[in-house]
Amino acid sequence: SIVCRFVQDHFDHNITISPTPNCDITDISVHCINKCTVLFLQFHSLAPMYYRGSAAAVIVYDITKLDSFQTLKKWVKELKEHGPEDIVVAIAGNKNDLGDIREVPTKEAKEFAESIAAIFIETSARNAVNVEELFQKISRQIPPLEDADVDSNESFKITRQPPASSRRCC
Ligand SMILES: Nc1nc2c(ncn2[C@@H]2O[C@H](COP(=O)(O)OP(=O)(O)OP(=O)(O)O)[C@@H](O)[C@H]2O)c(=O)[nH]1
Repeated sequence: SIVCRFVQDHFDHNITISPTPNCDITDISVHCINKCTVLFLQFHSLAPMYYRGSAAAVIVYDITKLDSFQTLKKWVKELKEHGPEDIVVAIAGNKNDLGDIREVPTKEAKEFAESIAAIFIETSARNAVNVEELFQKISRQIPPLEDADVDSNESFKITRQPPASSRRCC
């Protein structure tokens, strides 16, 4: 939902009925932010072959589900052990429009993010809160691709071909 909000400025309320997001997120061009291009790949189970070479990873939890925050910690451990050393990690506490049924305190999540030097932000894909900001924060920490074909702040395709075994994603 966060990717759909960012890329298409769209939120699908019926996504629970059809768990596959209503947009193609595996091959997409997105806006250039601070001379960075972002290619989104979404994973429910990660294999190192996919995130090796990634510039950034966004790990999302649901602020209304403590379980999801515990799962997030497992992803962080996995990335720290098997991910690129310099990967930018961003932790997004999504559904902050549901603050009345919150289970994960902001302070706890923020402190955890600080402890692993990760970006932290609470978002709402539904209400379009902090989604743009999430990716802007990430883009500020990723060095621009030197050989990217950047003419302006228009959308464009990634021109650099990464090695076969690596991809850039977040
Ligand atoms: N209230 C609210 N609901 C959201 C928000 N973002 C996503 N949802 C809903 O939460 C459910 C899961 O959203 P997804 O984007 O599919 O997230 P996911 O992590 O792929 O979900 P899973 O399929 O459960 O793993 C859907 O019913 C969405 O409509 C949000 O910001 N606020």
